[in-house]
This record gives sequence, structure tokens and C-alpha cells, in this order.
Amino acid sequence: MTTEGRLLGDRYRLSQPIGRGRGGFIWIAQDQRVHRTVAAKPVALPQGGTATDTELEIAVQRARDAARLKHQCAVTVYDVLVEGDGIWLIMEYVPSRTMADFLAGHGKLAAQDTVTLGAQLAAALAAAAELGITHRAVEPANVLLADDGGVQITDFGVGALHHDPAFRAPEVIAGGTATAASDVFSLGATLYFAVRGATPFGPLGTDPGPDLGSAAHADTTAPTDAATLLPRLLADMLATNPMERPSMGSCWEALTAIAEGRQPTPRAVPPQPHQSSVNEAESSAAATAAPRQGTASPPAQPHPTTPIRTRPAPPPAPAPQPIAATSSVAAQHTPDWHHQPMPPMMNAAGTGHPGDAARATTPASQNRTAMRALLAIAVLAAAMVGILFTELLLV
Ligand SMILES: Nc1ncnc2c1ncn2[C@@H]1O[C@H](COP(=O)(O)OP(=O)(O)OP(=O)(O)O)[C@@H](O)[C@H]1O
Repeated sequence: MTTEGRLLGDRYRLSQPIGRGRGGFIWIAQDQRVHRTVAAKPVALPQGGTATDTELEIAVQRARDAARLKHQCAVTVYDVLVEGDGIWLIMEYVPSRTMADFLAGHGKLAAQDTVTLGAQLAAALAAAAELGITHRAVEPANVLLADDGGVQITDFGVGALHHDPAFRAPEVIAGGTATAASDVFSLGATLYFAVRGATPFGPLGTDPGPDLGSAAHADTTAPTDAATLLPRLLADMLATNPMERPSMGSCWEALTAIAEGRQPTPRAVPPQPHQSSVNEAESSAAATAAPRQGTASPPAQPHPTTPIRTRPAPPPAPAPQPIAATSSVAAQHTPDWHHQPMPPMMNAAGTGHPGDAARATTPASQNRTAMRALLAIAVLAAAMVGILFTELLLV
């Protein structure tokens, strides 16, 4: 029974429910060891909680993988607990509401707000892809719009069983494995939903296809406005064939460029191979079988565009440092998620292999050598004068 005051893992004291997810209530909790406020969330398991051991193991492993990611646009997972009644995620507490709730209440987002938000989500997802982490359930319900204006994606790896089909990639709907490329599709569907107020392929993800308008393919002008450039990018992200989608890193570059009022560089949008643990052949075959080709049908336009307050600048570069897994899966903080390029390896003289530093010749050591040589010459000269003087005396 989950009640106020319950102690999870001998460490996290539940204090009050803050929302309801598919696995049950999400709680504010106090970490008794480091005196920190956290969010505690029960992971939604298959068939109302009757998970097999294998399903439990997979869910725990994916949650542990998620704990390796440190990014300011991803909710940090501090700990993963297996309690009697299931799996609990102990996460960073983010006062927020979900993007799904926001859109349900306020309608669509403006194109400019959508790209700003999208760039931040793509930054976190690209950083995850670099670590080989697939989200598996990118959708508006897993995007938190923080009260301070930030945007953070949550539920890395643990939401796949309940991923809304409207945001699933065709190859996943067809039974294939979720991949970095399917995350790109799901992000595209999420941004499409934000800007159009409807999902691109209908509630089951199987309708004919999105209406991205003529702007998606027009190339007669060199526009820099989000309303024109976003549909073009979404057309690529929502490609039926996963091999034809841009990588998440390219999406981040393109969204950042559009957010800043620039045209994405040509290399940012074209398809690129995906880095992942994915069976691309399997995904590709599944995609071919997916019923997504067809003519576009105009989506419903139910809501007026609503402005959203977001932090102005998306993160400049996604590149967190990998973090070693620990037995308790306690997160180790990476203080600076921003990638700092490695300085070139140099020795004390400024050149060569770092191992040469011990053998390096510096101005100070050159001076010492010269002094020693002068001293030796002086001693030698004194000795010769002494010998000469002695011989003269003897004569
Ligand atoms: N880390 C967090 N910190 C603070 N509030 C959170 C956190 N995660 C979720 N919430 C809040 O809890 C509520 C439900 O969020 P949740 O992500 O569980 O929704 P869901 O996606 O519908 O559920 P599920 O992931 O179980 O399917 C939302 O109001 C959300 O703002």
C-alpha cells in the first residue's frame, strides 16, 4: 500500500502525491540521506502490474540505463528501486505540467515556440543516442513544461509498453524494435501535434499521413521563418523508412538553426545513418510493411495558437559524459553537461606526446646546465693552476 509517510528503499520518505501516471501516483518525497526533495514514480508495468520476471528485469535495466544520462533537458533519474509491488523511479523533482496537459487546455503552439521546445528535446535525445540510450516513448505526456520555463523529457526507456500509438514509428507499430530512428519519428510526431493540434497519422498511427502543406517541399525561396522551415524538417523526421530520417543530432542542429532564424545547413537535414543498438534491417523491413503511405488528409485545427513561455536559448551542444553504473543505480552528477572539447595533449615544451614532458628541456634547465659547465671549467682551471704552482715550487 502506498501512503504518505511510506519509506521507499530505506531512504525516500513519500510526502504527498503530485500527479497520476499510468503506474499510479507520483509523489514528492524526501531523500533522507542527502536531504533532497525528489519525485518518486511507480513504473507502469504490463497488464496492470502482473509483470513476468523477464519484463521486470528489462524495465529495471532500462531505468538503470536512463540513470546514466545527465542533461538539463532530461529529467535526471537518481535511483531505481525494486520494491515488493513493483519498480520505483526516484527522479529529479520538476514542478511542471505535461505538454499533453498544456495542449489539452490551451491548444496549439506557435511554430517558433515549437522549434524552441523541439531543439531542447532533440538536444537531450541526441545526448541519449550518443550513450546508446533509446527513449522508446517520446510523446507529449512525457514532456514536462517546467514552471521555470524549462523543458524536460522524462520516462527514458520505461514508457515503451504504454507508448501512445499515435506517436509510434511505423516500424514499431509493425512489431519492430524501437531505435534512435524511431525516437526521431516520435519527436517529429510530438512537434507536429504541438504545432497542428492533431497527430500526423491518426489515433492509431495508421492513417494515411500528415499534411505538411506545400511549404514542406517548396524550395523557390530561402525563408528563415519557423512556419515554413519546420514543416520541411517534420517531413524528413516523419519519413516512413527509418533510414531516410535525419539523425537526432541533425534534428537538433536544424531545430536550433530555425529557432535562431537561420536556414538549417544542408547537411543538417539529409538522412544520416543512426547510431544505436538497433537492428536497422529489421526496422527497415517492418517499415516497409507499415500502412503509412498514402495521400495527405488535412488534420483538424481545433485550437487557436497559444504562446508558451520557454527558456529562450536551447542548449548549445548535447554531449554528456558517460557515467559508470553503480549497484544502487544512484546517479552520479555530471556538473557540466555541456561538451567541452578536449585540449590537445601537449608536453611542458608545448609539443609532442604527453609522456615526453618528463624529458622536456626548458629555459630553466638550460640555465642550470650552463652553470654546471662553467663551474666544472673553473674547478679544472683552478686545479691546473695549482699543479703548475706546485711544479714551480719544486723546481
Ligand atoms: N519528475 C517530476 N517532478 C515533478 N512532477 C512530475 C515529475 N514527473 C511527472 N510529474 C507530474 O506528474 C504528472 C503525471 O506525469 P507522468 O509523466 O507520470 O504522466 P504520464 O506520462 O501520463 O504517466 P506514465 O508515464 O505513467 O504513463 C504530471 O502532472 C507531471 O507534471
